[in-house]
Amino acid sequence: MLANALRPASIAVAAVRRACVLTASVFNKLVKQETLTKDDKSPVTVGDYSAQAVINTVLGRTFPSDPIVGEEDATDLRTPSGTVLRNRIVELANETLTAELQPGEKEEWGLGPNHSRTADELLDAIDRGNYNGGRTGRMWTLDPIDGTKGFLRGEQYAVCLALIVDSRVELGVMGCPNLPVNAADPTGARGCIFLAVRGQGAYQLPLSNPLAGPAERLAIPAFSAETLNLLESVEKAHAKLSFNERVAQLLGITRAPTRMDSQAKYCSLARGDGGVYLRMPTGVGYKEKIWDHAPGAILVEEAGGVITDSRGEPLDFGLGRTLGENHGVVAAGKEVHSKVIKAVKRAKEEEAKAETAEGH
Ligand SMILES: Nc1ncnc2c1ncn2[C@@H]1O[C@H](COP(=O)(O)O)[C@@H](O)[C@H]1OP(=O)(O)O
Ligand SMILES: [Mg+2]
Ligand SMILES: [Mg+2]
Ligand SMILES: [Mg+2]
Repeated sequence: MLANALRPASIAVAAVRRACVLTASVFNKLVKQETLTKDDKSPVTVGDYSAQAVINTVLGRTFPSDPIVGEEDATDLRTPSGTVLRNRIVELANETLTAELQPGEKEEWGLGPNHSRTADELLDAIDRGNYNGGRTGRMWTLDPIDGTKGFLRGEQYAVCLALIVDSRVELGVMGCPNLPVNAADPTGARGCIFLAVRGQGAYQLPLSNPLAGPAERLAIPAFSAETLNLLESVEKAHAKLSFNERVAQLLGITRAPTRMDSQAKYCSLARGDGGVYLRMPTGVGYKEKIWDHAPGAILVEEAGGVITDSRGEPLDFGLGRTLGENHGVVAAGKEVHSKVIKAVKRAKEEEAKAETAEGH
């Protein structure tokens, strides 16, 4: 199996799998005091913090000189009012790190019954995610729970990790505990890991046993106007869904969009559950973060697709923690992608015309 042959891939898959076990168990026990609201008003749960603690601990052990651009930081957990949350995170992270080794996992990665950490070590691990990113060098980027709102609703979310070298994504791993293994059987088994390695393909692995189980290679299928549909956000504040509707019309799409939280949308695109990922800025000045797109971007590319901003320009992972000025994101199979870019251009022109007519 590819993940086994490549050390960074196998370590990333193992770390993401453990974080998925943790988040899935947190969901079943989550109580209200275990959620905080961040300055940007988004929620963060014990799940987000402990998943970041687990993954950063593994990366700190296996790649001690690699910096990490992670979404969360431990500032709030170091205050007296953070004590209850902190204790819970330490307990959960240790439970996860010390669980028995699975086939393919190695004790030298800092996993297994002998590898309990202190509270300080775990808070420091969370804060290893404070790196600011940049144009050159090797770095990881982590979203310990992408789609926290979906997570809290019991719907889709993803544990997302990518390795970036000189601004190029080289490896992406996404764990989707609630995603059906087969979209055609939505009530069937759930839980998948997606892995992409630059030049080596995109794969779906079983969440229960990703390093030793079967790997299915993914390729975006061809679509016609009749079979095409959009993959878009559930949260209206995250993307301009009215714009998507017009783009769908221009493309002659008749199927309803699939609304789904998190980068699980990229996973769905890579395996052909939907044909277009379309995310347009809402106009409030929000900048997209690199951890929200890096793993998805390489998965789409390795499945044969194209990912750009809404103008057709490549996404730039070398600008720091964000993708810079927000021009949205468009991802699709090659042929569909160029059609979408044209439709987006036309919808933007219409919008500009309407605004001029209204005297804006
Ligand atoms: N105002 C916003 N605009 C766009 N994306 C946002 C905004 N606030 C949070 N996000 C992030 O959007 C992503 C989910 O988007 P969606 O599920 O709609 O595709 C998440 O990464 C979420 O962060 P988080 O990781 O904290 O959940
Ligand atoms: Mg968040
Ligand atoms: Mg996110
Ligand atoms: Mg997140």
